[in-house]
Amino acid sequence: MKRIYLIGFMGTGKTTVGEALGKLWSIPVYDTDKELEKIEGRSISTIFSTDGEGYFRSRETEILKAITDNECIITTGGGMVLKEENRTYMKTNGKVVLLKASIEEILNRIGNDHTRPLLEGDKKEKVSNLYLERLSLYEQAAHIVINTDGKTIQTIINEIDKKLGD
Ligand SMILES: Nc1ncnc2c1ncn2[C@@H]1O[C@H](COP(=O)(O)OP(=O)(O)OP(=O)(O)O)[C@@H](O)[C@H]1O
Ligand SMILES: O=C(O)C1=C[C@@H](O)[C@@H](O)[C@H](O)C1
Ligand SMILES: [Mg+2]
Repeated sequence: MKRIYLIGFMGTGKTTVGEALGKLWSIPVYDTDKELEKIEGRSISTIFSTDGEGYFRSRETEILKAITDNECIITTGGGMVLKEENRTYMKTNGKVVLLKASIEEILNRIGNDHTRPLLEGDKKEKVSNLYLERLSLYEQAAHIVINTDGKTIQTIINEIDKKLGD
């Protein structure tokens, strides 16, 4: 079985790295945010503003559990680790890879992107607070940690391939 869950804060590159890894290994890639948007027929921002974060979180868990391919990459939303249920599920059903980046690097990457409802307003303050709140949850959930600051996508997928490819 080769089911890989990519976790990490918003902007650490889960979606981008997952796509590249899927090509390298020729296996399917599922992004929980994109799957949810497809099923709901509306954006994450609209789901948050219309039905609230609680609704989003319960749908997110359903999506996580609905992806059952033995060989695939699952790139998760930045808040997937918030629920203990999700952390345990990922750790027992695959290998969990944490992508890390510094707050400064995250702000550089997503500073001008307005598709993340939890970062509306003062982005620097929001990122810093959420990052500190969540750090230990990411660490708890992961089997493997990859630091991504200053690294290209190619370097990052090579590192993951060295650790998990066979
Ligand atoms: N290693 C990297 N170096 C430079 N830019 C990067 C790197 N990884 C990702 N990016 C850029 O950062 C932005 C965010 O990446 P991406 O959407 O993959 O993050 P994410 O972890 O999936 O975020 P979210 O949790 O919000 O879904 C994109 O513009 C992407 O091109
Ligand atoms: O970190 C988070 O809580 C989120 C990250 C995004 O991937 C989306 O799942 C949504 O914007 C929430
Ligand atoms: Mg993503």
